[in-house]
Order: sequence, then structure tokens, then C-alpha cells
Amino acid sequence: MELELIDLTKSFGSFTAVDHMNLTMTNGVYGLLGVNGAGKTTLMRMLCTLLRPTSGSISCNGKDIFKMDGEYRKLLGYLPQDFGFYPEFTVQDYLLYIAAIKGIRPAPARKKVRELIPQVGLSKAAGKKMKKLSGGMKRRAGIAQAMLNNPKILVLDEPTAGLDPNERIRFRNLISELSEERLVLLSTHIVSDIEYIANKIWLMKDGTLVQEGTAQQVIDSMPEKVWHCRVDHTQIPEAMRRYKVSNMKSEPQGALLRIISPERPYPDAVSAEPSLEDVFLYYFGEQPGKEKAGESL
Ligand SMILES: Nc1ncnc2c1ncn2[C@@H]1O[C@H](COP(=O)(O)OP(=O)(O)OP(=O)(O)O)[C@@H](O)[C@H]1O
Repeated sequence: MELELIDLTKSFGSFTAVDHMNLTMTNGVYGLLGVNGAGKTTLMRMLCTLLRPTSGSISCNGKDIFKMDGEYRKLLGYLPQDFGFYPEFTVQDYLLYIAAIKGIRPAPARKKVRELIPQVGLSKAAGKKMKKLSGGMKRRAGIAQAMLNNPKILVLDEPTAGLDPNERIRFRNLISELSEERLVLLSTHIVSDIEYIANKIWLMKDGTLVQEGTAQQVIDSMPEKVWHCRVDHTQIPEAMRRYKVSNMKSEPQGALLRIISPERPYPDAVSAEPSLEDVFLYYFGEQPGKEKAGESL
């Protein structure tokens, strides 16, 4: 399976949400990381043929996906950010209903639903109404609906939004399990969602890719260094103004700061191993010294 984006662009009026993106995906997990408004959903909606590009193309194994029509949709599973469900339906009925919409015949649909429910960890909830499920369970039901046609391409838009840490871990494991012999693209603005499971990470900002590679390659790409330093309480505001501070731990005698900076910020600062969180802050955090909106009011 190969998906190729060539010069892919989507504009809404004069605003360009996805700006001449070029990339190729094969089987494995791809993590699309970016802040709100980066263009992730727009990109995913184009990949699912729900939005037409303004220019450029997307091809699947060499064929234009917009010309493949039903053939492409058979290969595709999609979990939108806000997926609709019928609150009064049980999990099982909901999945059977979606299977019917997808044109899967009743007997194979029942078989697939029986297979998927335990796979997404919903065995005990199969007879529960959708409205009674926790956020994590709903998301898992959402993944199950995207998997009904056994898709070769699985697109998940912010699938971990609103999940608690346990549900996040469970979810990550599920994605890893599902990614065998499949192309999985998932978007998030939470680094830990993809740090350990994505074979490739894309950092997306203002409609373009600012960095790509394995977690380690993305970490190695950061041109600045990470420093640990202890400062007095009175120095904190100044440090926050001058530097990108990726973490601050307050202690009785001061604060332990994690700073991203090209040079040693304080004489006693010691250099630390950068993490993907630091890279995220480096590319997406506010510039030091910039006034925050409303600060002068
Ligand atoms: N139909 C539309 N008309 C006009 N502007 C749009 C439309 N859809 C998206 N945009 C704009 O395109 C930009 C990218 O939006 P998009 O939803 O793709 O970002 P995102 O990275 O998915 O963010 P989020 O995490 O908030 O969903 C935003 O500035 C958004 O306001």
C-alpha cells in the first residue's frame, strides 16, 4: 500500500490550510503532530476524499484517489474528530448499523462485529447503550466502526482527545496492534500519543511539514539545546520571558527549569537529553520575549 501526496494544497478563499505538501506513506503508523489549526483535519479529509484539493494530487498505488471512488473507499477506514453515533443504540447495534451503511451483508457484518468487539476491548460493553459509554469506550467503538471493512488505510483524527492516561495507553496499544499490514495515520497535538508507536512523525505547522522522521530523527533535528538549571524564585519571570521553558518544577528554594536555548542560559546550567516534547515546544511554542494576547490590558 502506498499513498502519495504531490504538491497537495487546499485553500479556503484566500486562506491556505494545506500548502503544497509532498509526502509518501507505506504501511506502518504515521503520527501527524501539530497545534490547533495546523491543517491536520483538512489534510485528513482530503485523504478520505471528503474534501477536494485546490491543487495537487493524492494517489493510492499510483491511481488518483478521486478517480478510484468506491474502490478507494473499500480500502479506507476513517474516524473523524467528532464522530456521530446514535446514543440509544447499543455498541453492537451501532456497529451493525454502520456495517449496513457501508454495504456489508448481514452475515459477514455479524461475524466482523463479533470479532471486533473483543479486539477493541468492548466485550463487556457490547450490550450497553452508546450514551452510557465512557469517552475512551466511545473512541474504541469509533475505531471498531472504522475497522468494519478491514481497511488497508486507517485514518484517525485526534482519536485520543479527552481520554484519561489509562485510556490513552490502552488506545496506543490498540493502534499498534491494528497497524500490522496496514497504513495508519493519526493526528494529535499530544506528543506521548505517538512518541512510542509512530514509525514516522510529521510536525505540521501552518499547512506545511516543518519536520519529519522517526522520533529520534525529529529529536536530532532540533537545532537548539536543552538545559537544566536551578533559579531563584525572583528570576522565574525573567527566565520565562527570555527563554523557551519546557518545564518548571517549583521547589522551596527556587525552581528547576528545563530550558531550550542555543547557548547555556545560566553559568551553572547543565545540558540535558532533548525529548520530543522539547522539539514540540521548539517548533510550536511561543517565541520568548513575545507579549501574550491581552497581557498589556
Ligand atoms: N471549511 C473551512 N472554511 C474556512 N476555513 C477553514 C475551513 N476548514 C478549515 N479551515 C481553516 O483551516 C485551518 C486548518 O484547520 P484544520 O481543522 O485543518 O486544523 P487542525 O490542525 O485539524 O486543527 P484542530 O486540531 O483544531 O482541528 C484553520 O485555520 C481553519 O479555521
